[in-house]
Order: sequence, then C-alpha cells, then structure tokens
Amino acid sequence: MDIIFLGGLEIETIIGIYDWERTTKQTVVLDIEMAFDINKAAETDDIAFALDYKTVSKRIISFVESSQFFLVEKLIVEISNILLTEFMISWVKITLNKKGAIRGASNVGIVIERAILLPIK
Ligand SMILES: Nc1nc2c(c(=O)[nH]1)N=C([C@H](O)[C@@H](O)CO)CN2
Repeated sequence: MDIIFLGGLEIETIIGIYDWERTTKQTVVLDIEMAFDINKAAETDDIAFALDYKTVSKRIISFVESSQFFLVEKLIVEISNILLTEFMISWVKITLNKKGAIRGASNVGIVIERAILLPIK
C-alpha cells in the first residue's frame, strides 16, 4: 500500500465547548496519511493520475476554516468523510492536535483510522 501524507497542516477554526471558544478561533494541526496507488502516476509522470496533495490540502483547509464544531471528534470524522468520499482514497489516518487546549500539555487530540468497506463477493 502506498501512502501520501500531509503533515503539520495548521488551520484556524472555531472549535470547543466553552463560551470563549465559540468566538475565538484556535489552531488545530492535522497530520494526514492517505492510502493511494501511486503506480499509474509513476508510470505516466502525469498529475492527472496522482492524488494531488495540493487539491486535498485546499479542500481540507477550506472546510476546517469555515466549520464551527464543538468537539474535535465531530471535526475529525467529517474530515475523514470528505477524504474518503471525494478523493480516490481507500484508507486514511488522521491525527488532530488541538495544541494549547490543556494547560500544561503541549499536545492533545485524537487519532483515527477510517477505510472504505468493500462488499465481500
Ligand atoms: N473528548 C473531548 N474532550 C474535550 C473536548 C473535545 O472536543 N473532545 N473539548 C474540550 C474543550 O473544548 C477544550 O478543548 C478546552 O480546553 C474539553 N474536552
């Protein structure tokens, strides 16, 4: 399995359950790993057959910047749904770091893995 990754993607968004978090944007940092067969892109040297990580990053930045969720659980699952349904990705691993959410902790967040389930024939 080939993996295309996008690491340390910092995005400002409204996220959180407390009153001040509903009006003050905070930074979330995403690390994303996406399973994608790179062979056709390698054979052809043509971006048309590649998973264009620029396109992926623009879609995710746009979505997260305009979102206003309460929980990081909701945000990370919505991101995984976009990746699995809009791009030819069969598996994704996402780490969402809500830096600074906990005093004394440098990192806090969630890691999920999601896959497209194929029917057994
Ligand atoms: N499991 C979660 N716990 C907490 C969340 C969350 O999104 N998922 N959020 C908060 C607050 O918004 C926090 O980030 C502020 O410090 C608390 N716990």
